[in-house]
Amino acid sequence: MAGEAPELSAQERAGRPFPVSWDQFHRDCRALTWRLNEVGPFHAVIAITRGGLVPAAIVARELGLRVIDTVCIASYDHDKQGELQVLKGISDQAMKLGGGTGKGLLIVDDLVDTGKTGKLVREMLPDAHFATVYAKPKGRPLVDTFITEVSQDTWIFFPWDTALSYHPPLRDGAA
Ligand SMILES: O=P(O)(O)OC[C@H]1O[C@H](OP(=O)(O)OP(=O)(O)O)[C@H](O)[C@@H]1O
Ligand code: HPA
Ligand SMILES: [Mg+2]
Repeated sequence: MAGEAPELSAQERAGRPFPVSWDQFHRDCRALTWRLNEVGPFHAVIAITRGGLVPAAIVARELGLRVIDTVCIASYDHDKQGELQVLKGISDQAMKLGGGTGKGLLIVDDLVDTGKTGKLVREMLPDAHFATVYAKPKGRPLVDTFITEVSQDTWIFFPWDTALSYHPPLRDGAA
């Protein structure tokens, strides 16, 4: 409609870019594991796909955990958040390991932003421990352990979503 401001995507609202390299991500996951090692032991890891798969693999390797389950949730279409859809729930076997409430289970995701995804998984496993590598202020209260907080107006670019490319020198007008 004329005069109406165009709807901004989450990435456009979060104008500040925060690119993360594979090296940095691996280091941050290891730092997360150091903290989690003080809290465990855990029976199993529950990765929130897809972003939680990479940190879950690193954390599981460091903590010696071999049981890894997934909860598959879709919400962002690239950078626009829509309705949350649970495409696959937690397996009966993992549920049993957590005594039905998630006690002794470790939920892992790459980040919390608005907290909507984390809130949904917490409702499924209220007694589980929820860990993310990065946290924005809105989602932070939902997380038990995280490594780096970034501002709400920051957009984190993960290494699996990006590629190295040419960047013009500053004096040629690069931002
Ligand atoms: O706190 P929220 O505002 O809910 O956002 C955080 C979630 O958004 C991203 O996942 P996304 O839905 O983009 O799916 P993906 O992990 O498959 O990339 C991210 O991996 C978190 O799971
Ligand atoms: O900052 C972010 N980066 C990547 N994916 C995301 N999904 C929600 N917030 C983000
Ligand atoms: Mg995700």
